[in-house]
Amino acid sequence: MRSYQRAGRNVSADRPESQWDRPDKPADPSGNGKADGPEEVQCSHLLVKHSGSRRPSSWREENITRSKEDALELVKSYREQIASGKATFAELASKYSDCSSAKRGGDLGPFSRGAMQKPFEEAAFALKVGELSSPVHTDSGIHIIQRTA
Ligand SMILES: N=C(N)NCCC[C@H](NC(=O)[C@@H]1CCC/C1=C\[C@H](COP(=O)(O)O)NC(=O)[C@@H](N)Cc1ccccc1)C(N)=O
Repeated sequence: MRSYQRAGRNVSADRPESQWDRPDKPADPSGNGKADGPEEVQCSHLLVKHSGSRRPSSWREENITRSKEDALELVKSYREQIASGKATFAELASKYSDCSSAKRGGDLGPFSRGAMQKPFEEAAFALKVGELSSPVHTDSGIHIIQRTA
């Protein structure tokens, strides 16, 4: 078996040395597997639509006329109930969310970047697992987002 010297070590020709490229960025401490965040997240959301929503209608209400200000007050009160433990996210989302995901306690399933409207995506990918967002405004209305995975 032919062997040869390489950097002072004996390396046999039929067992090539493993290649190792020196990393060009620090290891990712958050455990998301990538230094620039996760590829995919799973979230639940509670959406409160208003008269300015791109589709002011939902399974709950045929014609949504509440003002944006009223929608924000509702979202804040739901967030407070969840944060204080008075209600669970799924309980409130299934009762009050103006999105069809209400039927699944608000669960949207896993999604990667590019699927959701930008403000929603940015907020979702900034959350740690279990964290609750502040109110997020999109063309659909006002959301509270909880990252679940
Ligand atoms: N899993 C995906 N890729 N589904 C497509 C998402 C499209 C995306 N949607 C949004 O960004 C917002 C944030 C979350 C929900 C949502 C809006 C609306 C409600 O607003 P409206 O459109 O009446 O204005 N709900 C939806 O889309 C639902 N299919 C979400 C859903 C429901 C049940 C199961 C899975 C996902 C967009 N690019 O518009």
